[in-house]
Amino acid sequence: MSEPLAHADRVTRRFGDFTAVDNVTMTVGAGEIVGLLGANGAGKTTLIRMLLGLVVPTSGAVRLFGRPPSRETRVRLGYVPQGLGLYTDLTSMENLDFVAHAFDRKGRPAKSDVTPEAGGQLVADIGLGLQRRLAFEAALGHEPGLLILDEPTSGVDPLSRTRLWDTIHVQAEKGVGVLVTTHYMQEAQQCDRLVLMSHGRQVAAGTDTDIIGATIAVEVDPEADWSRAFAALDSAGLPVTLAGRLVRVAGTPPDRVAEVLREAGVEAGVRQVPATLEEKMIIIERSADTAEPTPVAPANAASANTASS
Ligand SMILES: Nc1ncnc2c1ncn2[C@@H]1O[C@H](COP(=O)(O)OP(=O)(O)OP(=O)(O)O)[C@@H](O)[C@H]1O
Repeated sequence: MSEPLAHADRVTRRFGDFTAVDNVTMTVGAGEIVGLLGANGAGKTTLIRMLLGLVVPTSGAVRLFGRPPSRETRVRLGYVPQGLGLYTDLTSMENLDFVAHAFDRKGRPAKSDVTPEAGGQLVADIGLGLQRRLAFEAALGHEPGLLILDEPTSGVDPLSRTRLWDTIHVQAEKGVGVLVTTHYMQEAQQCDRLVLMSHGRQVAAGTDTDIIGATIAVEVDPEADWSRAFAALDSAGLPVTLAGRLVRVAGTPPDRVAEVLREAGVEAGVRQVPATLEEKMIIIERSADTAEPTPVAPANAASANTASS
């Protein structure tokens, strides 16, 4: 395998007594889309900031394009932070010009989808969907080899989200490595590989299929009294979710679900189904909440490494 574009090798970052990232190893290779998942505060942004060289690891090492992060390696990066990094009191066009000059390019990107629509408008006056597209264009103008996107589609409508993901796929097909954080499972499933973080630790890695493995869920018959079923399973402390009227319980044997329903006087059939990625994440989060730190295999290991099955 060729040298990864980005490599975090057992990186830890502490802020005072608090460990924001704990012994995480991960890589991003050319042409692959790696998704970084985890609840708020899991340590995703801190890991990204270490990869970018903006935060120095307390221990461990980061390499970008095979070298420690530096001005030279950062020039080959495109970064869209959560806050987008745009100048809201400049117009869209001025933002692209500014970035083009910062990267020592003569002009702004040859092709912009945003400027024909909103080139002369202040960024503060355009919608979030357009702002995000503009931030993408600003990050891509210098044709980076590695794209780092921190929740790039947060708060945008489904159409803009699809467009942004089209751009991500086009870049990956051109050989650009992409590291992307997201809270949307549909987006996670578009990644080639996933790294799940919880409380600063890497708790699972692999494809979504690897991570889900043989984990099961139980579906409660939707014809049953779904609100009573949900309440009973929830108060029994089971990892229950509700989608429409469909009550599901992750990672719990059907017999246990049936027993809880019976004890609550709810008459309902149950059936075992494969778990979704979201359900697997719920299980992992619950076990990580109680687990002691455990060493985990690198994110590019052949098979998934999970805290729970
Ligand atoms: N400079 C800092 N000083 C102190 N604590 C920090 C600092 N930066 C981050 N943290 C803490 O580290 C933890 C991880 O934060 P981080 O932003 O990396 O999480 P995240 O997974 O990106 O969350 P989100 O999805 O909300 O962006 C949080 O508890 C945060 O408060």
